[in-house]
Amino acid sequence: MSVEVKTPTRTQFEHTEFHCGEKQLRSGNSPPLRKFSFGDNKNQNEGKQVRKRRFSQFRAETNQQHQSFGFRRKRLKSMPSETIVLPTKFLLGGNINDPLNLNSMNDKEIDKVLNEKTPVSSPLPTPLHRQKVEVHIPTNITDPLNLNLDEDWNLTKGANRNKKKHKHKNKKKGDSSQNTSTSSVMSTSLSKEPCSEKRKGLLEALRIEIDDDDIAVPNAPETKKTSTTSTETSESAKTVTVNVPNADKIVSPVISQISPSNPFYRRRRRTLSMSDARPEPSSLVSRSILRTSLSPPRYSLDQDKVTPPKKFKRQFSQKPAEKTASSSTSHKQFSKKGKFIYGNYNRYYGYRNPDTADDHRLISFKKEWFEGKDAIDIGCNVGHVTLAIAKEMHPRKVIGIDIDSSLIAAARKNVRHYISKENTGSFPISNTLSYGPIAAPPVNEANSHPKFPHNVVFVQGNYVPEREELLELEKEDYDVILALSLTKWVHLNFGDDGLKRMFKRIYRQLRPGGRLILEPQPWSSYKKKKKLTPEIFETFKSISLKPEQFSDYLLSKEVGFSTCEVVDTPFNKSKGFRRTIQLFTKAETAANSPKQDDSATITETAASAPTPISPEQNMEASETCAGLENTKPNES
Ligand SMILES: C[S@@+](CC[C@H](N)C(=O)[O-])C[C@H]1O[C@@H](n2cnc3c(N)ncnc32)[C@H](O)[C@@H]1O
Repeated sequence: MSVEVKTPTRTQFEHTEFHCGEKQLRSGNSPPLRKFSFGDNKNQNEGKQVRKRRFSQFRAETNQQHQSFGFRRKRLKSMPSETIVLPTKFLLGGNINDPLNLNSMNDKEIDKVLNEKTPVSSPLPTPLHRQKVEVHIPTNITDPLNLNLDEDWNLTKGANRNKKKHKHKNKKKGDSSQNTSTSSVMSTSLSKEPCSEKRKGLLEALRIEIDDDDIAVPNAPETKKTSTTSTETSESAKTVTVNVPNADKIVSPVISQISPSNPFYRRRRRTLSMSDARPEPSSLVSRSILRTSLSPPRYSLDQDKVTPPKKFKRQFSQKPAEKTASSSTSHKQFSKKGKFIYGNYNRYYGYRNPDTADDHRLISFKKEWFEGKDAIDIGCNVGHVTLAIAKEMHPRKVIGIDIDSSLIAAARKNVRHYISKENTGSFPISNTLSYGPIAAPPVNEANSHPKFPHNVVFVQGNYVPEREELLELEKEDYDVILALSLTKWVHLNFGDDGLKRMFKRIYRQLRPGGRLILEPQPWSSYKKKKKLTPEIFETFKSISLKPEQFSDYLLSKEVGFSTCEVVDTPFNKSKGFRRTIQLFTKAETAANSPKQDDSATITETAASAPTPISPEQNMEASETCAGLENTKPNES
């Protein structure tokens, strides 16, 4: 093999020609060549090793000035310079001049002949669906990523808005310009608008996103046609047709892209366009973050220390229609939505007793009130107090009842945790960690004195009877009834009547000598919750039986308790939770029918109550019970 090279200007080659045996590649105006063979070194560095230089055919053909040929390849010592075997067989109809048969693409006929038979080694035939290749031409060839779109959009949308109606009126059949709405026509010519206009333009573009007119695009075939970009060339100006919503997808990723065909979302978008009109992208982002932060916290079981955020209250008060009187199903739904209109906070103990599992109210309770007795804890929430009583006070049975089913579910889980704790000796802790707490066994009715945790059960229900007549059905089932931080919620939701029915039910469910442990919230704390919902506000306004009157009412003929005493005002870190606990006692000989004679009952009470008090003391106690407004309330 020999190589002909024009004598280079000193160290550079101007032109090179390869003699590849069969064909000589040479540019038309090549200068005279000087021929020499490998082994000759006319270039430079005489006496040094012979070097082979290689140039691409392309470069040789374009007669390019190769100035950077400083690199050199090492000669392969073992390679003989004279024998290079060239390929003779080519696939796909190629030959030595056109190994890949690219020329066949120029001529259909040749292509047909050459590719009549698919060679075994050829790639699989192109699948039918892939044979048509859609070429998307960028809207603006000088700005394919639409970075300068503010200027364009501003122009386009500004013009479109004014022209739109006019265009529709003049719509003619067969007019090609009508294949696209005016809003989708955009001039490619970049305007030289002042910088302040840029922002305006971007805002305008964003407005398109939430505008109904633009969403109502799906006039199927025509829109489809515009969805792939097409170019229309006219004599005077070049216009590019763009489907607007598609373009918006790129512009404002913050706004979710919702199917325009769904009327619900169309409505939603309309709302957006009214309220969030022309937001800046940055404000959109922050707003979306805000929305995320407003979403309710995840449900937690027990020891969470987070106060329910106040912003929820505002959310809740937006949907008063959901509240219905006393159907437990509807209550269930209400609380499910995370609304705390019943004081059904799922993190109640987290903020009532932060940093501690101790509830100081328990210290005020006497073991003898519960030991071997049947008790019910109304509004038990997730069951902390109920479980503590069940464990520490050794009742025969204690029932926790709450209107909120999710709280009851949590309370039940808490029982299991107690069981797990109890059984850590017999079961490895890893069992609980891996599989959760073991299931709570049912309360064994046959066993008259089951031990904790078999003595506690949780049920979901609204304790407030729907009607007065239902009270007749009540039986004396309990020795102790707890109503802790409950009265306000019953009062605000069911009014004076509901609260009175609850008091009467409590009395009727107590056995003679039975006790009501009451922790009412003072009136001032009602005021903080009065606007939780419009219904609550209405009920609040109608309340005439104030908390300081509860004891009088409970001791009155209408209910029938014989005694009332202030037990304690347990300490709490938060002053608002320092509430007075009262103890009401049902006379030993009392029947469920209302009292007939006050004085007789007082005497009976004085004789038979576990902590006997004289009629005078009883009156004192009543007065003390009544003077509750002095305590400073808070929270729930
Ligand atoms: C503020 S929390 C008090 C929790 C618990 N008694 C304590 O003091 O630790 C009030 C509880 O009463 C429940 N509740 C409100 N109205 C109720 C009703 N009508 N029947 C049963 N539970 C009710 C709520 O779901 C909530 O768990």
